[in-house]
Amino acid sequence: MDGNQTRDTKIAGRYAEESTMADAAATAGKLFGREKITDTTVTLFAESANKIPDERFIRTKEVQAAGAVVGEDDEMPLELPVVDMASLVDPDSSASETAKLGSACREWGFFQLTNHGVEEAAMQQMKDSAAEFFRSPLESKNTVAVRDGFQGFGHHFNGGSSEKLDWAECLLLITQPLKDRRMDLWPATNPPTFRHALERYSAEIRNLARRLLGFMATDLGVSPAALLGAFFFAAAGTGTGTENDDKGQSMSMHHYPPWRHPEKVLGIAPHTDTQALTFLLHADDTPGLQVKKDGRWFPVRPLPRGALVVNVGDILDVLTNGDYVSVEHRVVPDAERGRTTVAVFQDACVQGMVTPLPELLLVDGGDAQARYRSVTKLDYLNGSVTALAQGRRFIDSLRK
Ligand SMILES: O=C(O)CCC(=O)C(=O)O
Ligand SMILES: [Fe+2]
Repeated sequence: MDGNQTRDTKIAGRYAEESTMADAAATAGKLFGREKITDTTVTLFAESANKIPDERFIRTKEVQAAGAVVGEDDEMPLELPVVDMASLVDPDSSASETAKLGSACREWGFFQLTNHGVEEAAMQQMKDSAAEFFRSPLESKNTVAVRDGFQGFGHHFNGGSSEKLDWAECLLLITQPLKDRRMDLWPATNPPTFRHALERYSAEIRNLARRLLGFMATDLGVSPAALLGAFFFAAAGTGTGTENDDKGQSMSMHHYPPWRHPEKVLGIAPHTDTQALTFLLHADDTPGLQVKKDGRWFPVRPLPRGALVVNVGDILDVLTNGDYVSVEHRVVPDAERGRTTVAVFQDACVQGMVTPLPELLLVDGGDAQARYRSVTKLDYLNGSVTALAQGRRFIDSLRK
C-alpha cells in the first residue's frame, strides 16, 4: 500500500464514523422537504407587480410580528462589523483585527470580510453561472429539480404542503466531501460553466475557511488544530488539505424575484444556519439580508469589491461553548430588482460529536462549564431537521 492508499483508507474509515450532510439529506427527505417550482409559481414571480400572489406567499402578520427594521434615522450603528483579512495577516495589525473578528462573532454573529483573497475569477464565474442559471427557462432549471426532498432546484424547505412559501427559488447542493456529491443534480449545460464554477469556488471557500478559522482559534485561545480539526480531517500542519478532507460543505444558491410589496412576503423566513460557518456571496448589489440584533432587524448593505458576508452557524456556537453566537437572519425581497446570492456552509464536529471544544472547557475549568449537552452528529442532524420543520432551533434544546 502506498502512502496515498493508506491515507485514503484512513479517510474512508473516518467517514464511516462520522455522519455527513448526506445523512441529513436522507433524514430530511423522510421528515419534510422542498417542493418543486411549478409554472404557476413562475407566473406569479413574473407578474408580481400587479397580481396578489397565492395565499401561501402572503405573510404580512409574520413580517410585522418579527420586529422593527432599523432605518436611516436611527441612532444605532447601521453597518455590520467589517473584518479585513489583509489586516488579520499583517503582523502589525493582526492582534487588533483578531480582536475585532472576535467581537463581531460574539456580538453580531455576522461580519463582512474584505480582502479575503478568494480568487477574483472564481468569484466572478460563480456569480455569472448562478445568475445565468436562474435566468434560464423553468423547464431547463427543472432538469435538476429537487429529488429526495433535499438537494436540487426548488422552493426553500417548508413544513409541509399547507405551510407558507418563501418568495425565492433555490438550488441546493452538497459540494464536499466528494463522495456525497449528487452529480445528477449539478447543472451540466445550464450554463456550461456551472460545474467548473462550483468546483473552483467550493475549493476557494474551503481554503478561506481554513485561514479564517486559524484567527478565530487565536481569538478563542485554543490551538488552531483543535478548531480546524472540527472542520477538516487533515487539520494539523500548514497544508491546505485535499478536496476529500472536508467534514462537509454545501451550497445554497438563491434567487429572490422583485416584488412591489416587500412587506407582505419573505425571501427567506427568519432562521439560524444549522451548520458551522457560512460565507455569503452577492451576485449583484441588491440588498435584502437582515440580521437580528437586540430585537431589531439590521439591513445588510452588500459592500463593493466582492466582500463576503460571514456568519456563525449553530455548530460553531456549540463548539465555542456559546461564546460565538449563531443569530437569526432573514431576507426581504427588493421592490424593484431581483437578487441572487450564493451561500456556502461549512460543517463541523469533534470525533463524530457536536460538542463544545474539549480544549475550551479545560480553560474554563472542566466539563461542568459546558453550556451545551454533547450529541452525536447523527442525533444532531435528526434533531435539526425535526426542529426546523417545527420552526424551532435544535441547539436551544441542548442548552444546559
Ligand atoms: O440570500 C441571503 O441573503 C441569505 C441566505 C441564507 O440565509 C441561507 O441560505 O441560509
Ligand atoms: Fe441563513
